[in-house]
Amino acid sequence: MKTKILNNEVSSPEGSNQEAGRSSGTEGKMPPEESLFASDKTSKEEPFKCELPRSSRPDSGAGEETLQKGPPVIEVIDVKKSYTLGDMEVPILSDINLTVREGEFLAIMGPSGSGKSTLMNLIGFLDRPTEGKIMIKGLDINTLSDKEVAKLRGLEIGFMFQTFNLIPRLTALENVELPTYANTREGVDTRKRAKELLRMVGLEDRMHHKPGELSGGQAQRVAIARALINDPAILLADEPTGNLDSRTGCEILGMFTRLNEDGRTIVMITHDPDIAKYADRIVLVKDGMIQNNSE
Ligand SMILES: Nc1ncnc2c1ncn2[C@@H]1O[C@H](COP(=O)(O)OP(=O)(O)OP(=O)(O)O)[C@@H](O)[C@H]1O
Repeated sequence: MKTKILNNEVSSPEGSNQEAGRSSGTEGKMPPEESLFASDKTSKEEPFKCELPRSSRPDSGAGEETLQKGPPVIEVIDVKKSYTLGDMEVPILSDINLTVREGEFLAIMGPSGSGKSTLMNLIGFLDRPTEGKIMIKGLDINTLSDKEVAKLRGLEIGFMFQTFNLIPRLTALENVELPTYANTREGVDTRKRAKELLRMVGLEDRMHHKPGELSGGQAQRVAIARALINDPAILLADEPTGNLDSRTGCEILGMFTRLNEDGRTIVMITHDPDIAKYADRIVLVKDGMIQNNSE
């Protein structure tokens, strides 16, 4: 995965830059608001609709013909997951097979309690399958030591959560740097990269603020910067727009599509079909099983 931080790698709408109080230092370097947020032109009476430009997505959720698929980066093979409650084994996921290819943007949808977060946690090594195996970039985590798994997770996987999961007593900058305390890439000036990432998400003048002093949209942008600090190949996002208003959710989605266009593999859980349609592929989880596996 290339390490690439450009002023215009992602952009945020003017409204949120004002919200963030972005200084004039970056003005003119971001692409114009209209290029990503044409729907901002809608009148106040009309409900907000997220409409990213056609160039951001090949074809609303149906662009597989035009998608240049790379090698598999995530392979979930015959996975089962159950929890033990007292004497009872409660099955949560069964017969899960899923391949996600390099550069793919996959949305996971499904009813509440169907097992979406459980699947995401397994892919991100936050939990272990009861049966089956998970491979990341061709490496079977069952064959790796705990230390190797932690390194693979720390360097290759960035996480985002619906509730942001920022540490309240740390500043935005410290939150972004946090994953590097455990794992970092050699030769990277992490402080510099954290500042660049915060500038990239339009928060350069909020870097010394604590999460309690940020809006939801700003907090989620800090979470994006934190997820990218080690330049991971894979971004996992569990309902990243779930706690945001639709306009701010659209802004975060715009960032995702730009990151995906730069080659990053994205797996995102969402309840919102309007958000999911920007993915290359939608996987539906129901009763712990994938309903529509097209890979
Ligand atoms: N640690 C656990 N112990 C026991 N059961 C669990 C545990 N974690 C999750 N579950 C159960 O697994 C099922 C799936 O949960 P999961 O969070 O994966 O669903 P989800 O599809 O992400 O739901 P939502 O859309 O509401 O977030 C639920 O019935 C939940 O109660």
